[in-house]
Amino acid sequence: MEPIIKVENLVHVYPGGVKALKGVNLAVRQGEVVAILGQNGSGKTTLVKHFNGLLRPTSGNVWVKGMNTREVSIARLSRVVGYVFQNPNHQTFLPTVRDELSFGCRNLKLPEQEIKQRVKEVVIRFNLKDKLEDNPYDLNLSMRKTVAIASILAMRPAIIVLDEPTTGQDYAGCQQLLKFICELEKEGHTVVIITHDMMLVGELNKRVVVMSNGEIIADSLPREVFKDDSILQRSGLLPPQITELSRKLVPYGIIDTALTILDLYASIKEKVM
Ligand SMILES: Nc1ncnc2c1ncn2[C@@H]1O[C@H](COP(=O)(O)OP(=O)(O)OP(=O)(O)O)[C@@H](O)[C@H]1O
Repeated sequence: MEPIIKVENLVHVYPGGVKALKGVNLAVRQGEVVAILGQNGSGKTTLVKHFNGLLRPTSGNVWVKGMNTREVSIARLSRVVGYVFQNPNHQTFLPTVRDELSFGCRNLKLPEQEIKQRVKEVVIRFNLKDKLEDNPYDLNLSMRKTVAIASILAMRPAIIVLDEPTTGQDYAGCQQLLKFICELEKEGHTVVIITHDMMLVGELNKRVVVMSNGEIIADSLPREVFKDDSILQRSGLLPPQITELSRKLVPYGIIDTALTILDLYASIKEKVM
C-alpha cells in the first residue's frame, strides 16, 4: 500500500539562507505512530510543516494521501492533516471552548447538525462538558492543550501531528496523553509526534525517526536508538534514566535497554527469582 506520507529528497532553505533540511527521505504508513526526535534546530518542525503545506519544498517532493503538497492548498491539506501546535495559544483565539471546538468543522463547511455531533463526541471523549462556556484563556495550560487537541480531532483528520504534546503537562496529563495516542492508533489514525520527552518515547515504544542537522540519522525502535552510542552522541539525545540504569546493570545479568520501570522490574525479577 502507498504510504500516507511520502517525503522524497526534501530540501528546505529558509529565505535567510538556512538550509534546514538537506535531502530527507521518509515514508509513513497509514495507522503508524511515529515520534520525530532530535536536538533544537535539527529540522523536526521544518519537516512536519511540509505535511500540511505550511512550508513548501525548496526541492524534492512531499506526498500526503497521494497529493503532492506543491499542488494543493493548505485548506485542502488541513482536511487530512491536523496540526496541534506546541503552544495552544497559537491556535486558541475564540471566546468560548464551544466556539473553539466547532471552529475547524465550520471551516470545513460541514452542516450544522454534523458540527454539533462532532463537538459532542470530543466533549465526551475529553470530559469537557463543564468547560464549554469557559474562555479558553481562563483554563490552565494543560486543559487549554486538551481543548486544542479536541478541536483538531473534531475535524477527524487522517493524520494528526502533535508538536511537543507533553510540554506543560503534569504526570496525570502525560498518562492521559499516552492513552489517547494509543486510542488514536487503534482507530486507524496516523500520528506524528515531535518530542523531546524521552519518557514518552520509552512508554510509547513506537517507531522513532532521529534528526540531526537537517538529516535523518536513525529510523528505528527506541530500544535500538537508546543503545546506539554513536546515534546518541550525534543527536544529543539522552535516554530515559531507567534505560541508562538498565544499561549499567547489563554486566550483572539484567537485560539491556529497559524502556520503562516495568521492563526493568521484570528483568530483575527474572534474575533474582
Ligand atoms: N522561519 C525561519 N527562518 C529562518 N530559519 C529558520 C526558521 N525556522 C527555523 N529556522 C532554522 O531552521 C533550522 C531547523 O529549525 P527547526 O525549527 O525545524 O528545528 P527543530 O528541530 O524543530 O527545533 P526545536 O526542537 O527547537 O523546535 C534551525 O537552524 C532554525 O534556526
